[in-house]
Amino acid sequence: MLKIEGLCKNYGEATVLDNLGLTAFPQQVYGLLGPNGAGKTTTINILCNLLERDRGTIEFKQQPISEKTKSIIGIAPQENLLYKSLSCEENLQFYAQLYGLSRQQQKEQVQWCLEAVQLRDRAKSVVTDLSGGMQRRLNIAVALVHKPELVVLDEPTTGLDIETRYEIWALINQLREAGMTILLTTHLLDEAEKLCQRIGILKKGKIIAEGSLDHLKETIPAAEIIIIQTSEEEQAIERGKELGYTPRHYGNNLAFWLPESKELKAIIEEFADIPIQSLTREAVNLEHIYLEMMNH
Ligand SMILES: Nc1ncnc2c1ncn2[C@@H]1O[C@H](COP(=O)(O)OP(=O)(O)OP(=O)(O)O)[C@@H](O)[C@H]1O
Repeated sequence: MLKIEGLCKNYGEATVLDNLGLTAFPQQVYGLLGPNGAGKTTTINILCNLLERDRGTIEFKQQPISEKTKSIIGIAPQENLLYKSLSCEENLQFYAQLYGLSRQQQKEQVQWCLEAVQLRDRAKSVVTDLSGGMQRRLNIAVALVHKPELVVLDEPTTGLDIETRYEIWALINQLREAGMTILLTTHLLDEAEKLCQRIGILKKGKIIAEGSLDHLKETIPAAEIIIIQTSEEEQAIERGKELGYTPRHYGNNLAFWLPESKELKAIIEEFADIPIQSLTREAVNLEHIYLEMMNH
């Protein structure tokens, strides 16, 4: 288990981490979500001993994280840490040496990593000859070369096409099934929803909500959400309120939280005298929860 408590970091007058606490469990993917500048990378850098904290404790398997324990953590940062003129194998070999693995372990681990990220057939290809997705997979392989128990992935799929994202998701699930604890940051809420067993929402350096998706869903008291397109928005909001529905705006869309599910026909009748162009219904999802946490 990874446990962070009371983590604080200031840059001069600016508070970047403000008593941050989180708990991630083995064989689970923990998704750290938050807007730009919320403190995700700062948290990761402190966790990986790349940055000093001002206060707070970090424990993994009940041992304090320090320079000495860094071999149990593997990190794949946002920017690939690859040597472009070296091959996949040579990159992995370099990092395996850096971690002080024996010659035999280096050989075994390099092959295991190439297999894990499905780059065995590209072992001899130099990085510049790989696609963006392959480079990202190799970057994750670098984080795995010393067999870490905790893997930290900073925005592992940013900028990748959907099929390559699926490949990375499959790889992350494989690592989880192999028993690793995975902490990842992402701006993609559907990614977090599909991949993470536990989610922490970070706002201004604090975790303001944490738990499984089902647990986070309880923060929105709605059985379902309807999205209405209308030329008479004010009238629709008035009507919704009279009916006990909570109005919200999601982008340009007017939405209502319904305390109980209803037949579509019944909802249409409730708004019958208001010009409605379209009415759709959605289940509560992470996007609704995230927006609620950020804006209210
Ligand atoms: N070396 C530094 N000196 C001063 N301020 C810094 C420094 N590094 C980061 N910050 C500030 O700390 C805050 C948190 O930054 P951080 O990179 O951790 O955010 P983030 O959540 O990872 O954002 P993003 O999603 O954009 O990657 C930001 O306001 C940033 O400007």
